[in-house]
Amino acid sequence: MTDAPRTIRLGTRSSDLALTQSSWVADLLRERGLRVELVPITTRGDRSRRPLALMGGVGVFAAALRTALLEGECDLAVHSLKDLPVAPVPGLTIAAVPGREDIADVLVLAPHLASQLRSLHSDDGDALLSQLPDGLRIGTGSPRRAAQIRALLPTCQIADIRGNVPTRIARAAAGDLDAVVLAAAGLNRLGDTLAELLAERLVVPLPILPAAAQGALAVECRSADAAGSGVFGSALAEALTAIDDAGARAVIDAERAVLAELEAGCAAPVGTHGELLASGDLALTAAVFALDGSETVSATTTGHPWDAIAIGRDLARELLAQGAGDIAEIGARHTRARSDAVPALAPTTAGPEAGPLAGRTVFVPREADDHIVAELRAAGAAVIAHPVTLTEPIDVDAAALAANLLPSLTHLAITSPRTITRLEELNLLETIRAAATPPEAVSLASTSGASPAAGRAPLVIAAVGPASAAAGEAAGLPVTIRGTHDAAALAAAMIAAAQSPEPSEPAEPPEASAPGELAEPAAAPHAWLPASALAAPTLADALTAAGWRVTRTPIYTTRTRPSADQDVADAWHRGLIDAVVVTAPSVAAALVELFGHAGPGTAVVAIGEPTARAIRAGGGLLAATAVQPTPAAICAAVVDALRPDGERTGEPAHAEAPARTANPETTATPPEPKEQP
Ligand SMILES: NCc1[nH]cc(CCC(=O)O)c1CC(=O)O
Repeated sequence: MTDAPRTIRLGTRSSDLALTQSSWVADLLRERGLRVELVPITTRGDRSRRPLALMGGVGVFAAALRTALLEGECDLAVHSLKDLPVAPVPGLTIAAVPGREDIADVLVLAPHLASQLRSLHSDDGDALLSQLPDGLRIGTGSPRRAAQIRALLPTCQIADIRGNVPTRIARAAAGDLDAVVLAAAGLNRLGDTLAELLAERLVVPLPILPAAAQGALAVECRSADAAGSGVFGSALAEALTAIDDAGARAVIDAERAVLAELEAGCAAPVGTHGELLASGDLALTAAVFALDGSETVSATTTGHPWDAIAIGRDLARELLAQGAGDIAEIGARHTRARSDAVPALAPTTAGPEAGPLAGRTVFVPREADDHIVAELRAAGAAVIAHPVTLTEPIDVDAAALAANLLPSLTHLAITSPRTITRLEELNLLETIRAAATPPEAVSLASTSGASPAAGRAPLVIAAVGPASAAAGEAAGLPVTIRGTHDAAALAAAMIAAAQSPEPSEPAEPPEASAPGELAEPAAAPHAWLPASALAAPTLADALTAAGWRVTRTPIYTTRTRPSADQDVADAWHRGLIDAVVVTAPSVAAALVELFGHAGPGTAVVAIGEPTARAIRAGGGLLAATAVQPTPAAICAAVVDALRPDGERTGEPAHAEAPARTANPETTATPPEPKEQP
């Protein structure tokens, strides 16, 4: 306690509202004895020359702050809770929800209308609204507000407006819009700074259902700090607990559970309003609106605040049972401006309009003419194809290999197409072809000093998967053992084939259920594994365990490219990428090296367990794993990973992750247990 306590860095964006909210929370914490400084978080998005429309809208800046927290650029972030996706972010905790502001939406009338209504000398909002002239032009970018206002003022026209609070207020002006809709909370928080803008205008409360968590702030930090086990010890955790309003949090948990269960994002036409009654009960109302204002499905319930999340979830189910899903697209929350950003990044993208990945941006760290890229595009995704690794040859003494190793070999395993190109470069293919060719087919086999077929069985060629097999066959090698991508299964097939009674006829793939009689005990088979220096030891270990001799020869390796493509880096940091396909363990490392960890808006999909393990070991979060490296299985894993239920919470922390069985070829990685925000 002799050292001065470490200063807590509260990361903030620089908009008026963000600064005001951040300063307010900083002051609350300072009152509890903490040293807090505001740290501006400049996202690449803020610095970008690209137009705002390309930046992905709501969620991008929350994602930037969350990335800054995860990367240790700051220790706290204050979000408008209504803008925060309901999915939890592993590693981060919403540690406090301080007292909630006004939850209402208001209409800010332009000066020309304001003077007209002021003359009515009424304080009654409903009465004022009933006096509004027909055909008003009202600005809002929120489908929830638009739908309810259309129902309330059927003759109005809605203009889609964006921008920060002062910008939007200024749009309510003669010659532009008659009124704009805003959250009372934003106006109240900005207070005096809006005095001039509001002086001539009139603020009228609207009788519409607010957004979940409207008027509330979320103070987010790394989970270790929330638990008191981070660098700040218990001081920060205790202060955050002290500024948390448990009642407000229960109400907001219920409201956000409605969104989670509806699989609705913050832009969906869904309103909710919860409150704690004098009885101590939590009352919750929620509704889903048709965008044109023609239909509403709504329901109300009460329960104990302890059951906040269940109350919200049950109410959402009630709405769904009443047909909420038929009047609005509540499950579609990623259809924001993201796809606009893609043509600039991937000019070759021409995916179909429809498909399970329509509107999604998927980053595949491969060349654009790759099979995986083609499959994802066929499913409607905009694909950013850009390799992050490069392979480098490793020099080996090919002549020595041909003379000393090849004659003793019984098997060669091809574990990637790259192995074949490398063997070609090393001028070893011809010798291998000769050794693999059955004696009767050999016309003259002793061209390179090796004596391939003299009294011996031909070299058996095994390939780990179809791409390796195809590469081997294209190079003229008779591939007789074909794996299904799985190194352990390939080892089993090689062992089974070697034990079969007719080892000299390897033209048929081994049949697992036909052990046959054992051949005469012969010298142990000797397999050569010329492969990547980074290849997993699975195949070698399995063969060695079966008593085989195994020679591993690294003939190439993979390393991270020296620099990242700036456009891809921008898209990554702005959260414009919905999913990234991690094709190999080396790619997992390269992505982190070049771009940092994926933000919360980017689902990380692994191909194969070794890659999945590499991602986890590197501290990354995994959304799904494609068990098979086939384009179809990878595409299915991406679809699975982007399914809204993979992101939603609304489940109590102890609940089992829902089993996802959409595709037998993929395994969804269960989300880590997290506190409900
Ligand atoms: N979507 C923007 C946004 N996010 C938070 C607020 C301020 C009000 C609040 O905290 O709910 C606003 C402005 C608005 O909706 O008018």
